[in-house]
Amino acid sequence: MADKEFTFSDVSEHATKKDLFVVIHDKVYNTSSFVDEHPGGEEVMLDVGGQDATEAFEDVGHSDEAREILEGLLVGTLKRQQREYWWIATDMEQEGDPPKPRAYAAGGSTASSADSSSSVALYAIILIGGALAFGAYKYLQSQQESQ
Ligand code: HEM
Repeated sequence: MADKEFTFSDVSEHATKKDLFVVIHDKVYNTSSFVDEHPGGEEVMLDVGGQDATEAFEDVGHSDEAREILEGLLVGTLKRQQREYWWIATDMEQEGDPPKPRAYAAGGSTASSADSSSSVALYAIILIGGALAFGAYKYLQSQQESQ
């Protein structure tokens, strides 16, 4: 069952104490059985229920033991939507997708790096188009002069 794929909107449907999913590093965990035993209290777990808890989890500096418990709660992986452009493939935010913190968004194509690459591509197109138009204008001018 741990290879099941969930979208963010699937995960957000599990946000109650008895049915509590969280996303940590793009993996989906069912924490319902653990929420009562959590040494940090149930409140903090409920706060991140149905959401991406990566930052909250990492900020605390949880032990290896905590990470082992986490692995036992794994139910699947997060499925992010990808949209392909002809010049770039980029991760798209999904409905109900909280903004991805930079710390763990790095390494792939983050929204901001995708944005800057696509604007570079746009500038290149404008420049090449301008150069071609200028070349054509100059060519026509020289044709007229030689007549
Ligand atoms: C399913 C996810 C989580 C698991 C398995 C987990 C597990 C644990 C464990 C085993 C501890 C004891 C200390 C340690 O071993 O590091 C702990 C402590 C703690 N956890 Fe979590 N935790 C989870 C999520 C969270 C989240 C989302 C928060 C949000 C802020 C959080 C906040 C804390 C805090 C503040 C402590 C310290 C409690 C203290 O020392 O008094 N935990 N957690």
